[in-house]
Amino acid sequence: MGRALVWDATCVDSLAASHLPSTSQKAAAAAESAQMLKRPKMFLLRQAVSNARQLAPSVRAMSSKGPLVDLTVDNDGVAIMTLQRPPVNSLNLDLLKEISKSLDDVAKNKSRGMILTSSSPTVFSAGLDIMEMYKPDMKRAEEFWTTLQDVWFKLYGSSFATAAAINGHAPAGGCLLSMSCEYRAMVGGKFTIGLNETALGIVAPKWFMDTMCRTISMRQAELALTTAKMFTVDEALKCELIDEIATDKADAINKCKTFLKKFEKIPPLARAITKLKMREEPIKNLQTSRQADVQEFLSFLKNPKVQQSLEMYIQALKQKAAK
Ligand SMILES: CCCCCCCC/C=C\CC(=O)SCCNC(=O)CCNC(=O)[C@H](O)C(C)(C)COP(=O)(O)OP(=O)(O)OC[C@H]1O[C@@H](n2cnc3c(N)ncnc32)[C@H](O)[C@@H]1OP(=O)(O)O
Repeated sequence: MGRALVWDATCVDSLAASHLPSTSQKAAAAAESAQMLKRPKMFLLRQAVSNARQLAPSVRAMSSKGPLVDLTVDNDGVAIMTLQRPPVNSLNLDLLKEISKSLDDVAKNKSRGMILTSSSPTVFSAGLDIMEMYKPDMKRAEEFWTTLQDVWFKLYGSSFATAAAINGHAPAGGCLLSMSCEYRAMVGGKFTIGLNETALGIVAPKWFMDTMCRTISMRQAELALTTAKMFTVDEALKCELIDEIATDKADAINKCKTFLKKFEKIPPLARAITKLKMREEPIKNLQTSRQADVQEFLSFLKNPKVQQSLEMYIQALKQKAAK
């Protein structure tokens, strides 16, 4: 390999009016002054090259497979976050912590956008892990709820664009995760999606409700929340709970990518500020009531009637699974 003989050259007009006062006093003064002027530019150039080198390993590090969440960046610069907690991606404390950390990684690495999906062929996420709420250790329950709030703040209020490729059932907390994204493509079939909390004898928190009211109409949301409606894929499309029906997971991911491509020509800062302003109200509401929300969750868990409902629900799930 050869080396460039001339890699940077500057020709100075030593007779230029701006240089005359110094060149008349000292030989090569014009060249010296031009060199001084170039130093900051070269420094910035070197910084940019070094920054680019530093970014490359961290982008690679994102590809490393975490046990419960897999985060990879594809060739288009889109981050794909895959939930992989068998059998049904129920959101326990560990999974929530990993989602939270992965959302930080996506934000840091300035990806073009993020697609949330699942490694299960039939379940996007079964929602909150009921075992975190049934006869819980209160200290853990507090951390569990705080982490869920964190995940919602980071996902609903992300400055990067988000889309959900819903490749299976998405009840309760699973529905919340997908509604917190900006776009939803759901695989057609026998899958269902919705906030079914009342069926379990529990009440979805206000911020779950707010998220739904900002996805489908207020009227549809009230009906759905009070009746614990689980929407079929066709019903979900009709009321705009999802944006598109996909043939399979790959198609759902492609549809999400097409959505993210819409932002290619939109200046990212303008897009992000617009999104955050649109979502400001529910975010501020939870920020101001965050502690009260945690306390409400904890006292709800201490209610014997709630524990009884959860026990019956767990039994019903186990019986269904055993069939
Ligand atoms: C601040 C104010 C107060 C706040 C109040 C609290 C508000 C709580 C808010 C949100 C609540 C939730 O998110 S609760 C969770 C609701 N989720 C559900 O109701 C879904 C239940 N699951 C299903 O319907 C089905 O499992 C499925 C459709 C998602 C998948 O069906 P499939 O046939 O594929 O799988 P199985 O049913 O056989 O299940 C396999 C296995 O997983 C266990 N399971 C299922 N869901 C959960 C869950 N959510 N948590 C824990 N475990 C779950 C199921 O029991 C089976 O276990 P076994 O194999 O051991 O029998």
